[in-house]
Amino acid sequence: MLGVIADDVTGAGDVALALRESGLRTVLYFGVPGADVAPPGEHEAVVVALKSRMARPDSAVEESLAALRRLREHGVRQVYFKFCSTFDSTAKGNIGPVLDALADALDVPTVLLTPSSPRHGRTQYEGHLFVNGVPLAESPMRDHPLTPMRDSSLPRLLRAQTERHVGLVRWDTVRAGTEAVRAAIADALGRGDRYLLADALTEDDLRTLGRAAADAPLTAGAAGLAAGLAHAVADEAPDADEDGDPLDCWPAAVLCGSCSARTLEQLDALRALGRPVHRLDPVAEPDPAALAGRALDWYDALPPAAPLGAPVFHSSVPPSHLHAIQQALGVERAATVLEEATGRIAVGLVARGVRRVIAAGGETSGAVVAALGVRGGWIGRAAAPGVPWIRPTSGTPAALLLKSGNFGGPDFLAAASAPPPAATPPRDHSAAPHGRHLGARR
Ligand SMILES: Nc1ncnc2c1ncn2[C@@H]1O[C@H](COP(=O)(O)OP(=O)(O)OP(=O)(O)O)[C@@H](O)[C@H]1O
Ligand SMILES: O=C(O)[C@@H](O)C(=O)CO
Repeated sequence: MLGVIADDVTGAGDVALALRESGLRTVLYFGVPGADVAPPGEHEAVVVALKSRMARPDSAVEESLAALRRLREHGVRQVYFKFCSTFDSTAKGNIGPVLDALADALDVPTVLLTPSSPRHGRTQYEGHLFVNGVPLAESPMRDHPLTPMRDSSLPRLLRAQTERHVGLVRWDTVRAGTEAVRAAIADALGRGDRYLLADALTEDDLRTLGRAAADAPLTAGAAGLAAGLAHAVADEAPDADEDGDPLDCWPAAVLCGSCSARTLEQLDALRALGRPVHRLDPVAEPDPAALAGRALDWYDALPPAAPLGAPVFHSSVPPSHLHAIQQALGVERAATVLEEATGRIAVGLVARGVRRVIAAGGETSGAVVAALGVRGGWIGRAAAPGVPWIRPTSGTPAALLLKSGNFGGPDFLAAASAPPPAATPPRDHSAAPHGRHLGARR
């Protein structure tokens, strides 16, 4: 049994999908499940989604250790710590402190890790992280609202977060194969390196690393190495994706809190289609309840059953605008106001009949999941690489699509919230199956 501790909600969906696609039946929990929570069915992997990426380091450590205890009670013998493929963190953490705590709790001398995730365009070479071929510090991640990434050297980034020795497994070693990587791990142990950042440019490299770490009690990274590990330990072929899912016919709404370049492009595509779009402005209204109330009033005032498509709520703005808002309110307060408001909007929308909630941004998705009271879910089909539909096992009748800020092509949000191709708009409001402003109509 493989257990994953993921530091945010969209990352948890990403890694759960990677495990499922590699042949492991996978259950996802939001938050550490209580001892009374029975798994919903047979599975070989468990993912616990925390919201620890932006937490204070001591809380992130505490939450991660609580997840570890629960996973071990659950029969997990291998643990994977999932962090972001763009290494989202600050000099205080939380990747270093959580790794230190997990390695101590499991008594592991050396941990192999890499953020490489080629299917998302992330690669590690000579210890440097590249995003679609561009060094991390020159990618749009340099303007991230909470974790601006201004250095591309992974050893330097990690050394700032831990006192333990950090080493590298270079690409030529990875290309030389599993035995060469195992030998590199043994050498590192001799040198006292506690963390080994492994270069990886392709899925093949990640499978080599997965085989080399197949018996390791602790490994870490993004979804790429988790998939490499799953390939090494899975003994069944992956399940075929089930088709004919009725999801496309359900009323949808889009909630964006990510300010990533990709999410901004996806919002432009929604605007170009003439979708109804409402912007959340935390400076004009810093009270989250009132901000959400205004948004839901806007939704309620949309013309009934107008053929507008799924409504879009967002706070996503380009970097210069973002800085102005953060200066006015403070970084944390702006984020808290928006996350709380977005959670309240999600609850209001589901109460009004929305049955597909599509959220963009990890912190934003975490707020939506918490507000809806979702504790767990099954991983369904992929809407894009790394973005599965999630069918909650508690808390809400709505299906969830929780998108990492940078994931999906420019038309992803439009496609995910589109009505089915053959849909005929209902003539009047009473003809609609749920809600009034349906992304999908029968
Ligand atoms: N207009 C805004 N002003 C200030 N903060 C904002 C604004 N819009 C969003 N935010 C905050 O920025 C943060 C964005 O983080 P989030 O994790 O949701 O997106 P992301 O980092 O792009 O996605 P991911 O973590 O999946 O890569 C959230 O806390 C959100 O509330
Ligand atoms: O690894 C990634 O990039 C994503 O799964 C993620 O964690 C974004 O929040």
